[in-house]
Amino acid sequence: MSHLKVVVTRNIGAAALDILNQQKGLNVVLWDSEDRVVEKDWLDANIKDAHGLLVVFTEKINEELVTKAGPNLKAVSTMSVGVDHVELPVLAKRGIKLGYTPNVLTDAVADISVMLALMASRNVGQAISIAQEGKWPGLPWSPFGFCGPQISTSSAMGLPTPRTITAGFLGFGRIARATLNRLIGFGITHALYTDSGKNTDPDEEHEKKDFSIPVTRAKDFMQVARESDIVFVLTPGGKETYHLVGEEFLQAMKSTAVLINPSRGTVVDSDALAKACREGWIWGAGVDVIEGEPNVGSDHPLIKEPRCVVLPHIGSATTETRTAMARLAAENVVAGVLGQPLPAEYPVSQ
Ligand SMILES: O=CC(=O)O
Repeated sequence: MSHLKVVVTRNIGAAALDILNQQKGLNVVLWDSEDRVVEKDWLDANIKDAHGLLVVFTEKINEELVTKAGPNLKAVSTMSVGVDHVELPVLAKRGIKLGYTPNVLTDAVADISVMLALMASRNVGQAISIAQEGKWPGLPWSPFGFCGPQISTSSAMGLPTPRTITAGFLGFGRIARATLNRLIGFGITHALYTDSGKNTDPDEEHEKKDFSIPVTRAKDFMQVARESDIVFVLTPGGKETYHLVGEEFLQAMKSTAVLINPSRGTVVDSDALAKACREGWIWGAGVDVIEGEPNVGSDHPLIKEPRCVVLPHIGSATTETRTAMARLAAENVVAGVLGQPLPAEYPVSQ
C-alpha cells in the first residue's frame, strides 16, 4: 500500500502523535514545535501531495493552501472546537472533510467562563495587581473596599426582597449550557439566550428545557443586554458574528452587569468594551480572547482597563482536555485519510 501523507502543523503531544505513528501506512510529516506557529516556507514545502492535514487554529485553511496540497487532500482536522480559521466553502467544493474537537473541551471552557464571571464581578484584576505591585501594606481592610456585585444568591444574606440574577447567553450551545449548569449551583434565578436558530438537533432542544430555573429564548439580542446581570458571549466567530457586541449593546446593559467573552475576540468590539468599562456603562468584563490576538501588548485598551480581566486564550487549557483534543484531532485525520467516518466531523456545506 502506498503511504498516505499526513502533515501536522504543531507538536500536539505524545499521546496523539502515537495514534498517528502507530497507524500503518501513514507518513507523518511534523512541524516539531509546541509553541511556534508553523513557518509558511516549511508548510509550502511539505504540504504538496498531502492526504491529510492536522492543524491548530493559528493556521488559515484557504484556497491557496488547499491548492498547494493538490488533489490527494481528503481531510483537514483542527485541534479546536472553533472553525472560523477554515474557509468552509473551499473544503466543500473539493469534498474535503473537516474534523474538529467539540464536547471534550466543554467542561474546561465552562469552568473558565464561570471563573471569569467571578473575577470580573469581584475586581480580581485590580486586587491581584495591588498585591503584586506591593501596594497592599498601604491598604488596610476596609468595609466596602473592592466590593462588586455578587453573582450568587443566598437567603442567608437576609435581604428584604429575594434577589433575581439573570445570566444571559449570546449563543446557547454545549459550552453555554454547561456554564449555566454550574451557575444554577450558585443560585442564579433566570437565564436568557439567543442563538442562530440553526441547530436542529432534538437532543439539544431537550437539554434546553432541562434546567431547574426558567430559561427563555430572548425576543432579540438587545433583550439579553437589557435584562442580564452577566452576559456570556459564547457564539462561534466569523463574519456572521463580527462585532456583535458593540457600543449599542454595551450601552443597553445594566451598570452592575459584567460581560464575559470566552469564545472569539472578533465577536466583541474591543474599543467599545474598554469604553464601557472606563465610563461605567457596565461593571466590568472578563475576556479570554481579544481580536488580533496574540498581538495584544500592554498598551491595548482592554489590558490597560482595570475593570477588565484578560486571559491569553487559555479556556481549554487543562492537561486532560488538551490531551483529549489532540487525540480526537489525530483520530479525525486518520479516519479522514482512510475514507472512514470521522469521530467528530464538522459539516462544511451549511
Ligand atoms: O479556542 C479554542 C477552540 O476553538 O478550541
